[in-house]
Amino acid sequence: MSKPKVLISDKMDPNAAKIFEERGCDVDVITGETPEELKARIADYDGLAIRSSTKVTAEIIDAATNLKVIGRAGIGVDNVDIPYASSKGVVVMNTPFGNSITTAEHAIALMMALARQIPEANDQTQAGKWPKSAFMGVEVTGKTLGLIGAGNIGSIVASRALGLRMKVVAYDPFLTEDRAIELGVEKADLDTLLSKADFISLHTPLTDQTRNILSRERMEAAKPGVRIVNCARGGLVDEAALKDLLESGQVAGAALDVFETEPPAPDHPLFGTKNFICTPHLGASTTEAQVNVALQVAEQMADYLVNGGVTNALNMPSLSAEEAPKLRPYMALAENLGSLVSQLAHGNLTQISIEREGAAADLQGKPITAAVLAGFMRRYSDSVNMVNAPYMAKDRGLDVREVRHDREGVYHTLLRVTVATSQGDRSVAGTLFGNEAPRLVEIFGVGIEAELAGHMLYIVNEDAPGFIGRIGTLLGENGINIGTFHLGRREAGGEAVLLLSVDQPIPPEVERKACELEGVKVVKALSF
Ligand SMILES: NC(=O)C1=CN([C@@H]2O[C@H](COP(=O)(O)OP(=O)(O)OC[C@H]3O[C@@H](n4cnc5c(N)ncnc54)[C@H](O)[C@@H]3O)[C@@H](O)[C@H]2O)C=CC1
Ligand SMILES: O=C(O)CCC(=O)C(=O)O
Repeated sequence: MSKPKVLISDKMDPNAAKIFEERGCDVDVITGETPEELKARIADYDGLAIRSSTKVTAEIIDAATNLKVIGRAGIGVDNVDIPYASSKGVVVMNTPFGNSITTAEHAIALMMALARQIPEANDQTQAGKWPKSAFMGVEVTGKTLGLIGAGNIGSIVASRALGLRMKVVAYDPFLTEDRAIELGVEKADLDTLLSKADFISLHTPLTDQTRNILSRERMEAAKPGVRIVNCARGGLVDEAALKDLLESGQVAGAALDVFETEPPAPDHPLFGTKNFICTPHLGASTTEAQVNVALQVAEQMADYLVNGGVTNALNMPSLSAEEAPKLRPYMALAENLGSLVSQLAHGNLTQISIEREGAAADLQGKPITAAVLAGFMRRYSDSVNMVNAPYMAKDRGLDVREVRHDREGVYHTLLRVTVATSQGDRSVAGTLFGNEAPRLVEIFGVGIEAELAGHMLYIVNEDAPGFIGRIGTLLGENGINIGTFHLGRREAGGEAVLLLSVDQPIPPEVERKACELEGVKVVKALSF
């Protein structure tokens, strides 16, 4: 098997390339390309490792015909079209913790720089002046820091600010009272925060809810003389309003590490505004953080490409490298059961239920469900896989139910997939032999043991002597070789099920002739 190929398209610590190679991937480092150049190259790669410069648009993803994973060495993934990547079955991963401390430290550094006007004082001192009286700062001790967003980075900022003897008020709709107590912060609504904070630091992603969270009105309603730090994302603060409010003195200082458009135009209105300082998106730029995120992203991506392990994916359930080999035979079984039920059941299928019993009940359900859906949705699309199947199922309005049974039945482990049809529920079930070989054990209430693979023929007929000879003759006359032969029946003389594996696809003509054989009720050519 050829090695997976990875492209590193943004400047990244060299450890990333080393890790990819050590973990069995071929890697190219080609940075600074235009979108057109990247588009022309990307079809060669299974993995794309990026920071924030590469914009992974729908157009790039369309050109990336082999792409399986996009890895962001960092936190924010607003430079990746995740819904589109998901629809194309591409996993998107980030490294949610590798640069948090560094970014929190940058926020604190900017807060201190604002409090003591360090950049401006430095400029003037180095220009040969000694303007001691021009730079009267403020202490942070005893002041209130208002955090908008108290996730990974916000929490670290809180701990550092408490160390500086500040009071911390946090606004975050997902912050619980217990967590606020644990962090030592006061949980508040946004209006309260605005009324109390001497400094405000933003630590949310940019979403429809957070865009312009510091709007003109909110900054006007803030405590007069507030100082604002944004090390999260451009677009959280209204930049035009910020300029006006810095000029009026309502905002006593502002420090931006991030801008609505990056890089900002050289004549950005905030440049040169009194008490405004900025850095060029340096929040994550320390040696330590860059080594962390580069190592992490390379490890995560290589793990996925080589072993199927999934860590920190934004569009797929996590799967550790230890779990992946254990789950792999289940996923094969799950995908085949999903495919079987969708090939056999008729009509508009709007509900599917996936039951896990015995050993399977102790496993993670999400990857198994995703694999069932991938098999099931193949009736609608060839490009479906475990990543996009749940999204496609949702788009089609499929009602997906997961059931976990504590009981253990005849089999030590069992997966059952049931679809609701206009004739009632139709269900298929399978197990693993020796914990690794997937086997079908039941079709629509009839016990039958078979491996689901390649081309197969499913027949329901009356259980009567002579039928096996007739079907064997028909296939033989049409040059179709039978590989394996599996029989099951409800009761002697009742309905029997025959499942054959054959060495070539069954032509529609042969399927039709099989239908005409005496005693036959259903014939369906299958493929896996
Ligand atoms: N400047 C830089 O170089 C860097 C910037 N960042 C950015 O920092 C931001 C925060 O990162 P993390 O703390 O790791 O993310 P996180 O996901 O751990 O925390 C974000 C917090 O924002 C909260 N939140 C979401 N919507 C909110 C709303 N409407 N109002 C208030 N709070 C809301 C969430 O509940 C969550 O607790 C991200 O946008 C990330 O991209 C991260 C690293 C480096
Ligand atoms: O990679 C970088 O320098 C930017 C980091 C960042 O913004 C993030 O991780 O969200």
